[in-house]
Amino acid sequence: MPQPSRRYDESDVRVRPSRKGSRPRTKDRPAHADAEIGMVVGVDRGRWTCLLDGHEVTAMRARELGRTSTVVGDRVALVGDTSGDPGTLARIVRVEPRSSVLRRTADDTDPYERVIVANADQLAIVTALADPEPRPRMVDRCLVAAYDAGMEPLLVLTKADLVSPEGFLANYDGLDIPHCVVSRTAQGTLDGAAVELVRARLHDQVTVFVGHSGVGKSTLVNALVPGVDRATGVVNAVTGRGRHTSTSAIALALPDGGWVIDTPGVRSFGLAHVDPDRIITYFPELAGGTDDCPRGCSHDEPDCGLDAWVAAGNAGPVGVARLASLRRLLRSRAGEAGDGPDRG
Ligand SMILES: Nc1nc2c(ncn2[C@@H]2O[C@H](COP(=O)(O)OP(=O)(O)OP(=O)(O)O)[C@@H](O)[C@H]2O)c(=O)[nH]1
Ligand SMILES: [Zn+2]
Repeated sequence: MPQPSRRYDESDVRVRPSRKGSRPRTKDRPAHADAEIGMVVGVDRGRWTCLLDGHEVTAMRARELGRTSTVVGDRVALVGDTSGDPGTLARIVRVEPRSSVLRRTADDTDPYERVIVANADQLAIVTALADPEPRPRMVDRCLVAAYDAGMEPLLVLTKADLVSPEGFLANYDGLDIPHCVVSRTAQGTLDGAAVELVRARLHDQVTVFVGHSGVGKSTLVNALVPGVDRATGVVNAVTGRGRHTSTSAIALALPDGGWVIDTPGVRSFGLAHVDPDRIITYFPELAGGTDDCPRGCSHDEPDCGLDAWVAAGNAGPVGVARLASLRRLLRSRAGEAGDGPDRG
């Protein structure tokens, strides 16, 4: 028997449109009517792990995909050996249309944007209430990234056993951002009732988890997904940073339906790809206050109408802080120093 992996190597598939326009051999026709649709659950060194009818298939990208990225969460058309048997390799010949696209840039002025996850519904922004200190500006960046991706945000506040969540939540008073609170018990395990509340939020959803090192993201993911063992780090007392234990995004199935997508490599959200005019629409409590702005207002200039709008209390008790947050994002987006993704 020929080696399956050899049989389906990329070099065997040359879809070269000839000048005369003759059709490629039937088995190589780009339509791939016989392809099966799987979901990308992991990416590692040029190999895509896809879930197909309940089994995992390792695949490579066909050359005809060109520059289209293929990321975790993508639905992809697979051809070739899709048995998933050891040593076999299928080919991804098409990426299906995406319902959402979570992107980031390395920083706010980086022209090169990267798609991190496709087809996710929800962005769980994991923030510790202490150790390390919460960073409201960073959370605001993640909120903008979520809205811009077409995803719902979910604030997950961890380590409530160290500090109660009220102080942090006051930053978002009246904004109606869904949140849950996680804490550790005296026994050293996460509070079971709290974990169940998080689980209820994830049911039948595709949820991307982001968070800075040491916030307890891996600890929580381990509690949510039985049998998984995401490496947990210990916070370094000097730097406040945890160990960087793993790097690529991975989709983990929840037992009752839905997916957790862990993104160990993602520590920040550069927003260079977000149109500055759109950023204000993600601050809905401010977006209504631009009627008195001069035409083409940057919302970061002396005549901006938002100051009066906020001063009149129209944006609620957190208006002043939210306007400051918006302006820091706009400045950072414009390339001015002060609030880069890693400083926010
Ligand atoms: N007090 C307290 N500690 C927690 C809680 N959750 C996690 N921790 C601890 O916080 C530290 C960091 O947890 P991790 O789960 O490794 O954090 P992480 O966000 O995955 O960080 P990386 O592994 O660096 O990506 C570990 O020592 C955990 O035991 C919590 O709710 N309360
Ligand atoms: Zn303005």
